[in-house]
Formats: sequence, structure tokens, C-alpha cells
Amino acid sequence: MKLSSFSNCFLYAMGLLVCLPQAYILRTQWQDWRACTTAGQALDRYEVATALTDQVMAEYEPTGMVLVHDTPAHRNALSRARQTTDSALRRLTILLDPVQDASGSDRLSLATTRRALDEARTDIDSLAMGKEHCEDGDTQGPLQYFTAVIDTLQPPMIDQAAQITQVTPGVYELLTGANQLSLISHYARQLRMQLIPALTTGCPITHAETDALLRLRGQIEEHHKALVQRLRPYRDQPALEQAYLSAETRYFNEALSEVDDLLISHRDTIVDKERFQRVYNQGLGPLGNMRSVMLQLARQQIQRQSHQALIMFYTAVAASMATLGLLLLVGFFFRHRVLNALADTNETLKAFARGHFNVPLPDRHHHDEIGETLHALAVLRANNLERLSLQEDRERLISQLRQQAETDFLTGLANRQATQRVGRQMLAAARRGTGDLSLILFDIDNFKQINDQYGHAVGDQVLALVAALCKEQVRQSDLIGRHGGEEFLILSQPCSLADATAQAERLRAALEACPLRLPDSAGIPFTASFGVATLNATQNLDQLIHDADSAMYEAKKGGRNRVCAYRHGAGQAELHNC
Ligand SMILES: Nc1nc2c(ncn2[C@@H]2O[C@H](COP(=O)(O)OP(=O)(O)OP(=O)(O)O)[C@@H](O)[C@H]2O)c(=O)[nH]1
Repeated sequence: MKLSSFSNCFLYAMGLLVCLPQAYILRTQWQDWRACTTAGQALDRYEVATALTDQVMAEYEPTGMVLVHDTPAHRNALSRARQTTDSALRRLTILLDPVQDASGSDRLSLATTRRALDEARTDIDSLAMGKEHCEDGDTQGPLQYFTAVIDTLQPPMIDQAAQITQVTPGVYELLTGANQLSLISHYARQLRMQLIPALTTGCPITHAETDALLRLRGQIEEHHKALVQRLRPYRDQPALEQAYLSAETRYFNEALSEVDDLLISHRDTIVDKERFQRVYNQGLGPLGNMRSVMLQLARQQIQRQSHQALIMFYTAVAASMATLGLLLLVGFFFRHRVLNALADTNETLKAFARGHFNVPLPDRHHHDEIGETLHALAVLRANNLERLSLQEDRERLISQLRQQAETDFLTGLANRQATQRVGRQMLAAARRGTGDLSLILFDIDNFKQINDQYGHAVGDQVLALVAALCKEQVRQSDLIGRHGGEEFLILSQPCSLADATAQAERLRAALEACPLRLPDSAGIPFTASFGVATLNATQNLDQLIHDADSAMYEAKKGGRNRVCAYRHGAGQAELHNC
């Protein structure tokens, strides 16, 4: 497995290992925040349900007034109170509608409330019609009806409270306390409703009313004690402490003292009705205020938790992004600094292995292990390039030396040694069937006389001129060599005897027609005698030269400045142009 594939797999695996738990954490934090939002909405519904409870309780007094004095004014007050209650009930129904659970218990419960309310109102209306004042039990029936209505509101409130405490358990005591305050308000208002006949018309308090007062007084005390217990953990909250002290003073001390005085003295009338009404009514307000403060504290706690959940969510998002970014950075770093560097180094090494030391080295200057390897490669490359350069110089020198060793200094033609070496190669090629090999051997006629007459320097110039004329006359592939002093040879391949003879004739004519031109002379004419031979199946180079030499000898003998060809089997060289 290649390192690059391995690193890709490793990075993908790491990405999954990092992403999956982080996705889980993100999901959890998001759900926590959503739950807090849902708890806040549940608290909204809880408050509306509480307000509805208050509104139902607000009907107690106008109901009591209508039962005592069925006047149009009291009827109007009752009608307004009922309208407000209906509107609060509708509002709660709308709020609860989108959050119905599978059982639809909240909706059913509100339908029951609606029914109980309608029944209570019907019964109260029929009770109010044509009745006499101060009848015993006037207020007992309506109170039972209202109690039934209040009871139907408990299930939706408990459901909402359960939803809230499931998310924010810390608000349990506050919600329970608020519910107890609702019940205390309920009993407190019932207690006052019991006294409406006595307060408004001066009717004597009946035994039944006294019993109801005692029962309600006991229930208020019972819930009051429980409320004090629940409030203990929150006494350090200034707003709640203040609301609590106000409720304690105004209702539990002052208002209930009025009731206790009435009960303890066993009187059937209230001495100072105005004072009783004022003190008792002023005591009811702090109860509602205290409950509002408790619900406000619960809301603040939910908001704090929601805020914390949101911060945790954003922190998780930031941590996820940072981790992923870090992973990508590590991947990029590893790919760039390690994998790519290794791949480049690998390519360079492969090129070196093929002997290509001229390839450019990867452009990396990091001080790490790969950087050190590349530095070593740079040294290796420089050493090898130097070695190759020296090798090239040496080969060039050898080539020059070889060329010098095989070149005739005077004419620039191949010397005898080179002629022998190249001649053997051409002979081998001819043996492989690449065509006939012919040899032209020629010697300048009476050259001694030229030397003697004009000097050796001029003789040398004649030799050089002969070489130049030869180069003009023969093919590039032919070999021209200086065989000896004033003797030259030409090896042609492929070339038949007839073609070689014709070529020798052209060369002879060219030499004859080109005397050596000297500045102070009219020209020094010279000629040459040529012998031509063609290689047969069994000959070696020396034998071929020997045949050409025989023919050249015949040309000399025949009077010079002529071409003689050697034919095998003829017994002697056959003269041509003689
Ligand atoms: N200038 C000069 N002369 C050379 C060179 N090599 C050989 N010779 C001369 O060439 C002459 C050859 O003379 P010979 O062998 O007698 O032949 P020839 O005078 O050409 O007469 P034939 O060959 O019979 O026509 C000698 O005088 C050599 O000194 C050379 O490199 N330069």
C-alpha cells in the first residue's frame, strides 16, 4: 500500500472518528437548547393557565353579589367577569393546540373546564332567579361549582409543569409553590365569598358558613406551611423575599387575623364591615404578586439554562470546527511536507538511477529529515555531474587524441593506421552483403623532381592540394587516406570495379587539370598514376591493397598519369586508359 493511500485512509478514518462524536455532541447540545425553548413555551402556557385560574376566581365576588343582590349592575359586573374568563380560556386553548400529545389530554381537560364552567354558570343563574336574601346555603352550591372548574385546570397545569421540570428540575419547588399560592388564593377568595351576605346585607353568618370558613381556614393554613417549606431554598432571592414578607404581613397575618377574630368570638355578624373588606382585599394582592415573582424566577432559571445550552452549542460548534480545521491542517501539512516531498524525492532518485543527474532538485528548504535527504541528494547530484563532466572531458580528449593519431598532419586525411582500421570495418560490411568494396590507390608521378626543383615545402603544398581535390571528387561515405609519402588510397562502398575505375579517371583528370598555383609562378603541374581493384570473396584488406598496388605499378610502367584496373582471374592487372 502506498504511503499516500495509507495517509488518505488514515485521514478519512480520523475524520470519521472526530466527526461522529462531535456530531453526537452537537446534536445533544442542540436538543438541550431546543428543550429549554420548549420549557419556556410550557411556562408561557402554565402562566396563562394560572391567569385563567385567577380569572375563574375573579368570578366569585360578582357571583356572590348577584346571589345576594340580583341587580342589573351586579349582573353587568358578572357578565364582564365571565367574558374575561372566556377570553382567557380561548387563549389557553389556542396555546395548547399545537402541542397536543398523542392522548390529547390537555385539549380534553380544557373541554372539561369549558363544560364545568358552563354548568356552574347555568346552576348559578338558576339559583339567582327568584330567590330570597340570606337563605342558608346560598353560597355553598356556587362554591362547589367553581371548585369543580378549578379542579379541571389542574391536569393541564401539571402537564406543563412536568414538561418544564423535565428540562429544568431546579424550578420544581418554584412551580409547586406557585401552584400552592394559586390554591391559597382559591381558598382565600372562597372564604371571602362565604362572607358576602354578611358583609353586604348584614345577614347573620349561618352554621354552614361557619363550618365552611373553618374548613377553608384550615386548608389555607395547611398550604401556607407547605409554602414556607418550599420557599426556604429561595430566601436569598431579594425580590421573592420581599414578596413573601408582604404576603405574610398583609394576608397571613392581617387579613387572616380578621377572620380568626370572627371565628374565635363566635359572632354571627361582622362588626366593622368596611375595615374587614379593606384589610382582607388588601391581603389578596400580595398573594398574586408573590406567585408572579416565583414564576418570574422560574422563567429566569429556564432562560439561564437556555443561555448556557446555547453557549454550549456554540462552543461545541466552535470546537468541532477547530478540530476539523486542525485535522485538515495536519492533513495538508503531512501531504505537503511529507508525502509530496517524499514523492518528489522518489522521482529524483529514480531519475538518478537512470543516470539523469541533470533533473532539477525539489525546491524545499525545510530543516527536517526530508530536507536533509534532499541536501544529500544535491551533493550526490553535484558529485555525479562533476564526474560526468570529467568523463566527457576525458572522452573528448581521447577522441581528439584518437583523431590526431589517425589523421595525417599535412593533408588532414586518415593516416595509414586509420585507413587500416576503417578499411577493415568497410570490408566487414561488404562481407555482410552491403555492396562491392573497391579500392583506388594512386601515387603522384615524379614527385621527387618537384621536391628537388621547388623544395619540400612546395612538395607539401602539392600533397595538400591533392588531398583537397580528392575530397571534392569522392562521396562523403568514401574513405580517403594517405597510404605513404606521396601515395593515397580511396575506399568506396558500395562501388563496382567499373564505377571505381571511372571515379579514378575523373580524379586523375582533375589532378592533371589543377596545377599548384604559387604567387610568383605560372603553376606547377603534376599528375598521378592510379591502380583500381575490387574485393573478391576470399581477400583481406592487405590483399586488396596489393591488387590495387599491382595495377598502379602497371600504370607507372605504362607511362604514368593513367588508370589501371586489376581483374581477378586475368593473371595480371588489366590496364585501362593506358
Ligand atoms: N615534400 C615531401 N616529399 C616527400 C614526402 N614524403 C615523401 N616525399 C618524397 O617523395 C619522393 C618519392 O620519390 P620516389 O619514390 O623516387 O618516386 P617518384 O619520384 O615520385 O617517381 P615515381 O614514383 O616513380 O613516379 C621522395 O623524394 C620523398 O622524399 C613528404 O611528406 N613531403
